[in-house]
Amino acid sequence: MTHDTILIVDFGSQVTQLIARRVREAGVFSVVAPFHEAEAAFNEHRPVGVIFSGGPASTHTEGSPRAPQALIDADVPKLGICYGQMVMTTQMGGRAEADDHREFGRAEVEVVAGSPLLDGIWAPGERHTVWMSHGDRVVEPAPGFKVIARSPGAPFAILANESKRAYGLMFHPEVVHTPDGARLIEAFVRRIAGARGDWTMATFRDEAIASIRAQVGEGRVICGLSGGVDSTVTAVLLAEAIGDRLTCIFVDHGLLRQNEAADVEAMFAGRNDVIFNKVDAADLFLEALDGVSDPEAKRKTIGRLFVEVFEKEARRVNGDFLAQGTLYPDVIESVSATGGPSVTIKSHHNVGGLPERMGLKLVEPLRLLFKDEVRALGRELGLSELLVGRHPFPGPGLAIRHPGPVTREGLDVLRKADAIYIEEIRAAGLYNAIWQAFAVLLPVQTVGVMGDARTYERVLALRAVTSTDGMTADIYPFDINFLGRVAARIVNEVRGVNRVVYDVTSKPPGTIEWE
Ligand SMILES: Nc1ncnc2c1ncn2[C@@H]1O[C@H](COP(=O)(O)OP(=O)(O)OP(=O)(O)O)[C@@H](O)[C@H]1O
Ligand SMILES: O=c1[nH]c(=O)c2[nH+]cn([C@@H]3O[C@H](COP(=O)(O)O)[C@@H](O)[C@H]3O)c2[nH]1
Ligand SMILES: NC(=O)CC[C@H](N)C(=O)O
Ligand SMILES: [Mg+2]
Repeated sequence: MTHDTILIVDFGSQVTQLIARRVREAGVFSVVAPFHEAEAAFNEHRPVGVIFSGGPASTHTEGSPRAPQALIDADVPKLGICYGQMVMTTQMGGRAEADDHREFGRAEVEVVAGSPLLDGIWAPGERHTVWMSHGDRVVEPAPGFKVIARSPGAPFAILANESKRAYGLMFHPEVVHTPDGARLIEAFVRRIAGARGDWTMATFRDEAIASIRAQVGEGRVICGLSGGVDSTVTAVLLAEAIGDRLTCIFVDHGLLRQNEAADVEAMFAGRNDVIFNKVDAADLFLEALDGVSDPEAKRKTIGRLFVEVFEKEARRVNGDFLAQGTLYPDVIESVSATGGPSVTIKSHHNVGGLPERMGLKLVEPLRLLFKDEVRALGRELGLSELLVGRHPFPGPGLAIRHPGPVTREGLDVLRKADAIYIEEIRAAGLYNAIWQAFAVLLPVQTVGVMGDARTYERVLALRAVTSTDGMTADIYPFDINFLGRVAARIVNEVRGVNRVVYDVTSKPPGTIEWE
């Protein structure tokens, strides 16, 4: 099936894939290509519009990335975002520079002229909230461009050349913190570029199944199945595509939550479309993690052992592919998604944590999706709301919620405390309002008094966040009485903890997990 396509040229922004998902939300298919492969992608896909992403570089620095000149010259609608605006400006004859008026976070733009891009969204004279993240700015627009909006830090917050259907935005319309951003992107792809809205989750499902069949051929696939949303959706999709040539492997690495192994087993006992195998590998993982405290070292150890287990299972069933429920945020935080120049935040076990040499070929049908899109796909595949709504749980499990070297005793304490916390969240009817909630056992002891006796025990931190895609997150604003109740239960019922604290850090600057 051919779709009207939008090409997104990636200059290494952390949020490039958010542009892709906004385009998908507008019902339009998109392709992301790193800037150095953009010309080939342009020739292959014949897009009806091109979007240039932001990025960490500065156009005035020598050797900084440029768009292929053929794309700049092509008679196709263009939208440049932040670095993308500055690249377009520079390559079309204007100039951008570093400036003292840096803007990070919320800013206000004032619309000073009308434009087909803004019709029905923003009118001249209005002021609107946007999200900025720049240290450089356009100082001289390219010939033929006029100013549509300005902000205190960016006199050229929106530039337009209507006859060329070319637009440059200093702010980021793709993030949720620009409230009208999704509508601006929709206006660009549908109205300016004229793309048909023919992309839906149902078409994604059919195309994903077709591409799995094309990739795997007559081969056999091992699927790492955690019982989480991503791998369950992956497994069901694969089962539809290749039937009994799929074997699912659930690894009990000793870092799971209370009752998790039994629950996951029970969940799959009732399905006859997937072959389910559980591997007990707690000793293997816990011995390898003995004494390891560096977060990246933990992640890499766990990623390597997962693959060892998968390779062994693959030999058993004669498989040559490994399927994982890898999502876009796992990819972007580990390495740049498309070979572009973004930076590593942490090595997700299933991406940056993979060993360099691996005998199995990866099948990752969800690699470019965000969690809420995967949930929509799960519903499309008929999965229950209970499963689709589960909080994410990271592959490295409790190891990254236990700063310092993990110990079996520490894991037991953490399991008990976490179970109480989640039980209270469910009882209060808050589970679905929260993106993810969990406990973290700190390697810190503090003094307490219990039953008139002195205690010197561990501190437990509680975390709960709201988010839509895991890329940014806010703290969940619990009622203080709720937190007090949970803390009292944990200190009373879990031996080894005498103090409970609540983590009030958003992402950024924090991350959701502590390691
Ligand atoms: N215990 C496990 N056994 C087998 N595979 C696992 C396990 N934990 C994680 N994986 C693999 O790593 C991938 C990434 O883990 P991740 O936690 O991001 O996804 P998930 O567990 O499927 O979903 P969720 O994010 O909702 O927890 C999984 O999709 C799965 O392929
Ligand atoms: O499968 C996974 N393997 C990992 O190595 C990993 N690290 C973080 N996460 C989950 O990703 C989301 C974003 O987490 P951070 O803000 O901590 O990066 C949150 O939902 C985290 O739980 C992981 N999931
Ligand atoms: N978000 C961006 O694209 C940033 C562009 C450029 N690196 C700057 O700091 O101005
Ligand atoms: Mg998981």
